[in-house]
Amino acid sequence: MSEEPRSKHKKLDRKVKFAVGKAKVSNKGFEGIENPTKKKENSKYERNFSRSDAQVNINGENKFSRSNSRDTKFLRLTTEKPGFNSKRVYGDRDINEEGNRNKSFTPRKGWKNFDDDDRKKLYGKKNSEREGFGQGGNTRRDGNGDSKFGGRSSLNRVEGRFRNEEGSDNNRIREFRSSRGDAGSDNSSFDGKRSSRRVESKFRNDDGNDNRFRSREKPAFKRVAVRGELGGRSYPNRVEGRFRNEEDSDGNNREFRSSRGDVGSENSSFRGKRSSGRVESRLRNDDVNDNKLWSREKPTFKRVATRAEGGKDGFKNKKQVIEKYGNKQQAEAAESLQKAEKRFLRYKKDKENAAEARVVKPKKKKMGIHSLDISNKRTDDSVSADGDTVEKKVDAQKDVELSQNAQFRAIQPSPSILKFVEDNFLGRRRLVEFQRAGYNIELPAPLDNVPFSTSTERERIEESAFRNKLDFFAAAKVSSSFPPVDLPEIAFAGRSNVGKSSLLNALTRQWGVVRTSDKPGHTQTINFFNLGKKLALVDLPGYGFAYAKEEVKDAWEELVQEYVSTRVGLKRVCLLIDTKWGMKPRDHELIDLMERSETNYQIVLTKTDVVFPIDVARRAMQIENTLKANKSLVQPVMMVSSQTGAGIRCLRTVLSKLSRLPKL
Ligand SMILES: Nc1nc2c(ncn2[C@@H]2O[C@H](COP(=O)(O)OP(=O)(O)OP(=O)(O)O)[C@@H](O)[C@H]2O)c(=O)[nH]1
Ligand SMILES: [Mg+2]
Repeated sequence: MSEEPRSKHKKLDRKVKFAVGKAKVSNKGFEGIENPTKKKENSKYERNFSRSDAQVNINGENKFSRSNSRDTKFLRLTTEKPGFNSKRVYGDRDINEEGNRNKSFTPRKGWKNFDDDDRKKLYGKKNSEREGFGQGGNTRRDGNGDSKFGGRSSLNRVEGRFRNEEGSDNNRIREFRSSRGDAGSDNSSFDGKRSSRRVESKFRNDDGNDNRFRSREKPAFKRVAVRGELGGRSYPNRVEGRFRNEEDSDGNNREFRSSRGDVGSENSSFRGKRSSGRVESRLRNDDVNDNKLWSREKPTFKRVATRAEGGKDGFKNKKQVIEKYGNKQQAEAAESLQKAEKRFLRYKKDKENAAEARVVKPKKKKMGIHSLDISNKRTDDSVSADGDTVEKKVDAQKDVELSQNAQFRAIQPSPSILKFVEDNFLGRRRLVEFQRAGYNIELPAPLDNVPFSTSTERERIEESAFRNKLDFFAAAKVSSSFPPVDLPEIAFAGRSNVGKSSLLNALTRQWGVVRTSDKPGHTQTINFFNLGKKLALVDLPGYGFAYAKEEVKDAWEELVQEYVSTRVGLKRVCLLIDTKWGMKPRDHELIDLMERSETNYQIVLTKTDVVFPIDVARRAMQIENTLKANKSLVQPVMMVSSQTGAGIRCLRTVLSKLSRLPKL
């Protein structure tokens, strides 16, 4: 490494690199340039990027030339050869003796300046003398025609020109550089191209003399085709398409390179190709002179057959598939059939295996005793220790459940209970039974009526207390907000969703006064209702399972317990039990509390309509047996259904005895 500072070296390098001439370097370092030459004026770089200068050199190095002279554009066109890599320069248009342009478009090797004399030959005038011209290259050029393409924009450029020549409307020259998403011409040609490198499209249509259309995009304006134009695929290299109309016929002489999936022309030619390298297809159809169709593929092009074409089946081309299957649909159908057959075989095999597995019992783990193990364990060789214990646990649980059910079924209800159940049509019954018994099944809770009543309406409630209007007068969340004791109170307690609120409505036949819900935990406060001046009915929040937080549920339970154990005016607590489920530990807790506080309570079985009549009787018998030693329990166990109205009248009769006696 040298001792020179690094920065100095850098400076030196730059100087030597960019100075034109011979660098003078001595031991001291850089000392200047010998015979410095002047920078060439009008260098190649400058010339090629000159916007005003349309000159292009012979070697076709004018790739980036952006001349603003529209005349030169028409006459000299740089484009790519079909081979894509080399450049080709088209020469001037031939001018015939009459001063008109020839139809043909001859590429020339040489280059000729198109000067004012040529213009005069072509148009009869110099540019400066012509109307609408010579006002600067980048001005809007839409002043002349009917269609306007909106001049230029910097990035995506749309340029259109209509030029009337020789007084004829049809003879016009167009240059259209289309931006993304627009269609190139009126001829319904899909001219969109898409390429990661470069997009180029040309349209040339010589009708007679000079109806031409060319579209060209330079690298600066990468045109990306919309999906609708080219099937929305991108290709790593490039897609190129050309329409070229020569001769007199429309839509002939076409060259079209399309990407996969698009339709080439009105001639319904479809030559989509797919390749990782490049996509190329051409259709050329000259009606008059030469009707040629050719396609060319580069060696890199490797076409992969699609599934439907039989690529997976090993067919080399579509022809082979069609030979075998007739057509594409048949090929697809055959493939799917094959798949279905395979699936079916697999399914059959699985089924057989499953059947075998069922027959052959799983091998049981054998446990041996270690020779040094002195513990006095008994091991069962046939059953694993873990599995054994689990199985035994499950069995034990089942035994308990079974025994509970068996015990329940073994209950023999007393004749009085059975008679009560039968007389009140308790339990699940068919409507026809109610009809036969003389009840009007069109009424809600039909059993809460007098049988064989001649009135179309319901008979009035026998107990006067329950004929009063049910009025809500207080709700308490805490014990301090309990209303003063004024009337004898009957409270309805029980688990959530057991049917407390429904029973209040059913007893008073005032459906809708107390709100009910099928969602457990609906009633959340102690609600006080009075029935005239005779009785107060209290709806308590349920305990046990409810859609509420644990702490909230605990608070309700505490409130209920406080009310039940401390309320002075409380004459009776109707403890509601779901007939289907029977008594639960929480119910026993409350019973114990009421026993301790000497609160009178009566068991009321609810929802009797969901179980068989015999089970209603069994449940009543079971509860009577369980609680027969309890002192505060009021007999008998009541059985009701708010839905059918069964047992409601009896309950009314029982409860009405608690109402305040009329003052003498
Ligand atoms: N089949 C049938 N369903 C009933 C009966 N009584 C009440 N239900 C239904 O049981 C559900 C609960 O009724 P509620 O009266 O709201 O029960 P609750 O005890 O007040 O419930 P909480 O207020 O949450 O404690 C409702 O969907 C009622 O329709 C009955 O006798 N038979
Ligand atoms: Mg309720």
